[in-house]
Amino acid sequence: MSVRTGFSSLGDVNLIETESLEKRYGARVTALSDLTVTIEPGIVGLIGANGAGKSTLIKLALGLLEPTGGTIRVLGLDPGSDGATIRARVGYMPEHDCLPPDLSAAEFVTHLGRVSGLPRAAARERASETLRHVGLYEERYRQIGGYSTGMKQRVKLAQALVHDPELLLLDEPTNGLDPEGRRAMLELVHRIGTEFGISVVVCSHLLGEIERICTSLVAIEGGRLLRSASLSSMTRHSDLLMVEVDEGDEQLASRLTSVGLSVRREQRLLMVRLAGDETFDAIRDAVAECDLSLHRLERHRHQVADLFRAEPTEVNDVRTG
Ligand SMILES: Nc1ncnc2c1ncn2[C@@H]1O[C@H](COP(=O)(O)OP(=O)(O)OP(=O)(O)O)[C@@H](O)[C@H]1O
Repeated sequence: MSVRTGFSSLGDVNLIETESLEKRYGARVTALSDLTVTIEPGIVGLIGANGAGKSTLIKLALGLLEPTGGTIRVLGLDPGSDGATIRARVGYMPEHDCLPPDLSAAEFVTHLGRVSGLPRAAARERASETLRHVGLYEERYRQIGGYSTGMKQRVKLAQALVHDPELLLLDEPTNGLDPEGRRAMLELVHRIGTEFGISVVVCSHLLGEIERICTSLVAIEGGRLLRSASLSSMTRHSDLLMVEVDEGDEQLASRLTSVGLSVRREQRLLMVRLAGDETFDAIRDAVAECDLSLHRLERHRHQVADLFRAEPTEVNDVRTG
């Protein structure tokens, strides 16, 4: 596997770009609707509940399905006319099992290397190499039928990697795994992205699980784009200050409200809208005037999960009780 630095091998080319993309199945099911999104190189989490349209988007990207409206480009190419080129440059790990139980992992991955156009010896060599990367080197001559779910997921990942792709499309790679298996699989995906500089689009319905390994997230809901942003922009400071006092938080909230600040209570915390540096002074003054002891006064950071809620929580309502 060639080692690349960062995610630079693609230059300025976007991984996936869609414009008003639509996919209907028959007259009744609209899996994707008016989806416009640009996915840049990196480790990208494609988040959405079951049925949100993630697998459909991946299959459109691979040219396995055709859009019923709009456009999609993958690595700058059109899957409709350049599907074969895209599939040569992209590795795909499908959601469901598709593994022949009677073959060994080495035979299976070598075979797919051959299908991708590698000569026999090179395919064998690359199969061993990728199986080593996914942690199956010792077990590679055993029949896949006897593998655990976690091992089968790793074979699926190895076959996606065998032709040294620039982009990996992983559809729910943690499916069927226990918590430890999920953690190990995500760590492996992260390592492939960072050590080999391969861009990854990884589908999941579990935001909490995937956000740790991603550089950006794209959320879809009911076939429409909910949100798309880099992790760093999502976790930046919000315009709220978190204030915690030992006791007397009600008294403090009233005081802050009376001097014109917007205050909301969240359990033991007062969330105060930051209007400028003077907000810090106003809080310190109010704490001193109420003769309270201040435990915490700091900028609130967005939690990724908060930003994926359809409606961000507004703090205009002043509730002190
Ligand atoms: N071949 C098909 N024929 C008809 N409807 C389909 C077909 N494939 C998917 N759908 C429907 O399209 C919608 C989106 O499905 P899709 O598989 O893309 O979602 P997903 O986000 O990948 O969910 P999951 O993780 O459950 O696969 C769902 O309502 C699904 O039932």
